[in-house]
Amino acid sequence: MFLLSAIALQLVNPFIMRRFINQALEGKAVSDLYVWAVLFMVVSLATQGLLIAVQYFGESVGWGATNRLRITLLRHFFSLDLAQRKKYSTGELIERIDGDLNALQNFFSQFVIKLVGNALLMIGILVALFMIDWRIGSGLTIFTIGALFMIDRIRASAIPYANQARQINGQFYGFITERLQGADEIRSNGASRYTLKQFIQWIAKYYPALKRAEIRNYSMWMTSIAVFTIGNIFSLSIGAYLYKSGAISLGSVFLIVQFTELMMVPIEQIRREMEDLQKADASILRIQELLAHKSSQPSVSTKPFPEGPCDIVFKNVSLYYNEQTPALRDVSFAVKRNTTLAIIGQSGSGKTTLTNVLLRFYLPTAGSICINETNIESFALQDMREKIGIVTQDVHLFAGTLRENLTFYNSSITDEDLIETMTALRVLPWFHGLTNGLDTTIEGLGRNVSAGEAQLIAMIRVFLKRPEIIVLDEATARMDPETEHIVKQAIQALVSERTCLIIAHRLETIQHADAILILESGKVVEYGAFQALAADCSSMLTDLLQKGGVSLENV
Ligand SMILES: Nc1ncnc2c1ncn2[C@@H]1O[C@H](COP(=O)(O)OP(=O)(O)OP(=O)(O)O)[C@@H](O)[C@H]1O
Repeated sequence: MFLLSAIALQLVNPFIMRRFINQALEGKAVSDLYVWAVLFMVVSLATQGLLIAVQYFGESVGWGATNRLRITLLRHFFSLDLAQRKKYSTGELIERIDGDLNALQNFFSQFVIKLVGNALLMIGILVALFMIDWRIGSGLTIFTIGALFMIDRIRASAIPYANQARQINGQFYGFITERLQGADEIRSNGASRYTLKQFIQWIAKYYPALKRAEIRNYSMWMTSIAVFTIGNIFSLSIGAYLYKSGAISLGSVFLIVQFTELMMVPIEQIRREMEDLQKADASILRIQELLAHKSSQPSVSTKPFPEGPCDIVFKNVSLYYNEQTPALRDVSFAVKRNTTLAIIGQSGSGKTTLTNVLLRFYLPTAGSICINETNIESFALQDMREKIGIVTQDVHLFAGTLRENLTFYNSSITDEDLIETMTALRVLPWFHGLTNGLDTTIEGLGRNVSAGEAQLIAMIRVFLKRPEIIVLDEATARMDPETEHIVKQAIQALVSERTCLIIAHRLETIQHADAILILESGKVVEYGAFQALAADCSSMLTDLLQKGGVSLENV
């Protein structure tokens, strides 16, 4: 409605101007001319008002549609397996979830309105020109078709360059995000110069691609200007000719020029819409690609996770991340309810992989994992992850207060719950040392928090869920003696009366474990009760305990 009214008013205004010019030339009274001038201004203002309304509704439709898609995409992304999620860098994901959707939003909000609106405006102008004089009408019709054809040809030649620039843009941002996230490691390992060199190489690749795309864009713009200038020359010449021959009035010449000018708007807008259509097309393809990844988790997983103590049994479990080497080979062991299994092994031996398969971040390539005699693949995933608490070394903290980082914005968890949990975990001495208590500010990515403190926060988070099983990867980072003592106490509280798997990095943790499992290149090389292995002088564990202070990574 608004759109049709705006188009009609845009067509009406040049006629008002023609009347004004003709009456002025006829020497009509100034008061008459005022009426037409005021009418002209009112129509102009009304047109702008209507165009703003059209834009507003278009944007609302666009935002509504793309926001729903943004939510769907993010939800879908969270539902994917770890392996699928790892395929994308943070930068690439931002580009997909936000950048591509911005392109789509533009398309949704503007495309139909602008394309239909401008096509109607174009037809209206041509009809009006035919009404003035058939020669003008047919001349400008041919011109318009030619102009659209030419602009489209140039646009088509610019497409590959635009796509290439966009692709490099995504990769470039992926590179920057990754390097910024790892800035501390880069600096501490003296890799700043190398990273800077890589950055320069990226710029050297990005700049020419962007330049090529921009030159094509610019040539498209230049062509439009040239076409419009030719159009103006054409309409002025033909208008002058018809005026001289007495076929039309001077007002009509003005009308023709006005309409030719007005005609440039739909030609230009249609060109832009075609460009948006092409961008939207590429964005839809990329979004489809993301949505096409499906979680490999079985869809029949609906069994509720068992309440109460849990027994875990791994039976001949193997896992291949890729076809070449298995990360786990034929791993079998059992963890009895309310006992702790310490997992030891060199870096890369498969310790994290073992915990990943227990949490179903990856499904085993062969073998089975059962909890209370039920294959874990039968459990409802959400329920299962609620009941298995995991504390990794890579604790993710968000910018906010300590309270927000502990509760994850769950307002049903009260401060009393938090204090009670911290008391049970015996971490109150650490908590009392914080000047602002639960309101203590945590900086993004936990920049102002030590590794030990981050693990404490992760343990409190996990303990709040009162899980049946705990998976813990002990922190390897050096801690001050006081924090270390608190962390040790917290671990003991966390594991007591629960089934636990601990990737152990301290001898003390091993000594508290009920059973020990030593991994080497994905294979179990020693497994048994702590007491029995410690009493066996030929066991690897005895050797390890005898070496005392030896780092467990070097077992
Ligand atoms: N997502 C992955 N894709 C491919 N290979 C992987 C992946 N994650 C781990 N690996 C490989 O699997 C093997 C076992 O890795 P894993 O992280 O389980 O070892 P780890 O014992 O936990 O090591 P660390 O003590 O250093 O954490 C390694 O060779 C590693 O390179």
